[in-house]
Amino acid sequence: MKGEIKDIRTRKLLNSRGEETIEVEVDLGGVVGRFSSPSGASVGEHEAVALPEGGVDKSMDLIDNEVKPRLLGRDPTEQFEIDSLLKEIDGTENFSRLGSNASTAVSIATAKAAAKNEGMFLYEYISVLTGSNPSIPLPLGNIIEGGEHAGEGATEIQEFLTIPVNPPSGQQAVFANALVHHEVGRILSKEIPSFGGGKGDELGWVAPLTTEAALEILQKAIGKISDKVGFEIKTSLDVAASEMWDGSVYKYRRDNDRDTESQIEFITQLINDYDLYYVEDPLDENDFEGFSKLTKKIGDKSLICGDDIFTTNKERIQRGMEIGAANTVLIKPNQIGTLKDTLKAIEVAEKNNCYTAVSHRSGETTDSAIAHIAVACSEIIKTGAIGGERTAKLNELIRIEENGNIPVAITGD
Ligand SMILES: C=C(OP(=O)(O)O)C(=O)O
Ligand SMILES: [Mg+2]
Repeated sequence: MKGEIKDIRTRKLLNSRGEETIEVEVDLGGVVGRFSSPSGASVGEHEAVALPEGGVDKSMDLIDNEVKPRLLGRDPTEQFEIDSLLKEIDGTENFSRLGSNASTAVSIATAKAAAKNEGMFLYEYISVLTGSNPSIPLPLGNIIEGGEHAGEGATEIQEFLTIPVNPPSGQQAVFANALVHHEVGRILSKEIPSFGGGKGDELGWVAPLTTEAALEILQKAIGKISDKVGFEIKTSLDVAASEMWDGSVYKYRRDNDRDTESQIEFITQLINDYDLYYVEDPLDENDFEGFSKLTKKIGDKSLICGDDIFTTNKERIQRGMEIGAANTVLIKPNQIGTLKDTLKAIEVAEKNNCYTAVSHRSGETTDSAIAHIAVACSEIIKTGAIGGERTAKLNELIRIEENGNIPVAITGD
């Protein structure tokens, strides 16, 4: 049935860190699509600007006065035209006037309204837009958390994650990560006298551990849980190295500083010693060459993923692909500001034989749209292991899997 945008409403609400964020509703006259945007803490230098000067109030004001008058009466299935119009209304290179959280919310709320109006699930609607085959992405779960997502006493590396390999289903993979989370909590309580059960922004455990000690604990936990669930689980990292880079060296509080060469050596060593499945942002966001050197050295032994280096930007991804800077690309819709540009970023990565991982932000909302984007066109979903705003996506993945009888995205190791 042909729809028409009849109203656009905005509101200010809380994200999981207790900060303000924006929610947008696109109303087709009773059929409503709604999206609320997340926010990052370790924000890439090249990301779109999430909030304009004046914050959420300013974004709401601009949507009411500039976006809404231009979108009323439009056919919501004109997703790409609407997304281009949002860019035109913003008028900047990086959504610094509207705020990419506002543009992303309008964009995804429009897609949700259109999908509903067509009687489709969002993942089905996006699959039609992209011509892709849905699959259930492997979940990357944050188990131990540090860096910018926790206090000074935490691990230096931002995220110690697990990912099930060859799980029989997405549902069993999601539960496996949660079991590892529980097991790591038990180990930390037993082995670290000062551990008080604290968690970081993404609900990974926060503990005063060296990188190696955190990995040892993860290894112990995945050994036990793999035996229990009957499939392999591997460890992974998000180094978020831009947060450590001071312009000449990577600064480690619990260890010596490392220059680029020794950082590459260090990461290679960790990959070999702990059989890491996936390493995100091992180097600074501007070091395309370092990324390329590491990716070539590692080959297809591990997934080397770029987050801050690419910022879901198709030009930066293309530049990286030309020199083999990564074999996996992280995708965060509000880094770029529209669904169209998010899907373009995925397209560039996939054309270059890279995997993509659709990701939450550290300050999340309970919206589950990223589960649909990941099912429509990605192989991995990175959205925590536990916690309400994280399980909103993981549980949606389970519902989608049940509805669609969809195969798991990555098989083999
Ligand atoms: C999810 C991440 O953190 P943030 O949302 O703080 O950028 C990340 O770095 O991958
Ligand atoms: Mg990251």
